[in-house]
Amino acid sequence: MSSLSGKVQTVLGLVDPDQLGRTMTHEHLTMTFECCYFPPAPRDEAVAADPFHMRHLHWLRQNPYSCRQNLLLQQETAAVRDELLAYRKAGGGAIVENTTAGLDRDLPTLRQLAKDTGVHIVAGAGYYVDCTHSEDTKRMSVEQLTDVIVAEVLHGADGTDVRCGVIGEIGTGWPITASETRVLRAAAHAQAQLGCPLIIHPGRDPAAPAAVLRILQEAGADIGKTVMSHLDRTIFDEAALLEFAQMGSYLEYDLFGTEMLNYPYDLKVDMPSDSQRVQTLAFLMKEGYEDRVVIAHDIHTKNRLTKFGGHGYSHILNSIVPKMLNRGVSQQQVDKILVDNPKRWLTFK
Ligand SMILES: CCC(=O)NCCS(=O)(=O)O
Repeated sequence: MSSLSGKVQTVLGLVDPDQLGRTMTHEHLTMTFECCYFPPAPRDEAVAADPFHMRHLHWLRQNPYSCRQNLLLQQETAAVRDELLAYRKAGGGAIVENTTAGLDRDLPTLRQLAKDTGVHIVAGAGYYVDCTHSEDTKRMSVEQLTDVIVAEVLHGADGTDVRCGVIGEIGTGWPITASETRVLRAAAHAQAQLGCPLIIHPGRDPAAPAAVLRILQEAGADIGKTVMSHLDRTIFDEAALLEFAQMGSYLEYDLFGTEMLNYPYDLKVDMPSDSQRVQTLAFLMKEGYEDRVVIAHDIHTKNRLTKFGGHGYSHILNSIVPKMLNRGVSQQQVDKILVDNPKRWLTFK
């Protein structure tokens, strides 16, 4: 048994799991999403170059990835600090900050935000998707990658002494690349050594989440201690969702607040509305998955902060929970989704 066993590791150190309270399991507080810039249509270039005006709010919500300034969340730490204070007032206790290597992870800022706001922040170890892997990362063996991830949890990451408390979000695309496969195997080996939580960003294909879990399973991961993110833009068919759910990971709906007509990374996808997300949660409750569901907003662009007319980190607590209760999800199930499931997942074995 390690010294981490039975504890949750935040950027300020180990805490008792009961201290977390309501927890968003997938957020970003400081990062850049430049890797996923999507050029605007020629007619929109002028708006994209100067987007932060009331008259452009609708365009920005519909085209968040087509504006370079909007992808630089790391420029908004003061606004994020205010939002975390509001999150605490709204009843929030903890946030899992999933920024991994490739997204400009900034652990000293996370530590300062935790000190300033009293929100428990759990940082992520490991690597994002292939296009962000450095040449060095692509050359590393599974064993070398495992050593890096383990060190990020046990000793600190990016040359700091800030320790990560979760592996991920580990990024994968579709199809899964060779480099992503090595990182997945390393994440599985590190998880097996440490008994720690793991979280996955799957590629944009309904087959992607199961394909990732199969790679992890073969490499010895604990699927019951693994969160599959972004299911809201990945699996749409109810039967397919139930088949995936049987594999045993946590099921994460983490794009609450995102409503867009055309999802630029895959135009075949109809991004659900928040009402449809709540319907899916109610469906999973009815099917008996109340111990397996976790939720969040995955804020990763500026426009989703309240400073820019967005919904902020308190949207689920303020608006989605009442809607869940109104749609047949019980208070006990809400508490499982927001408190018990995150706590169980985040506690080291
Ligand atoms: C870094 C944040 C992230 O990966 N968010 C998911 C965006 S999407 O793949 O659902 O479009």
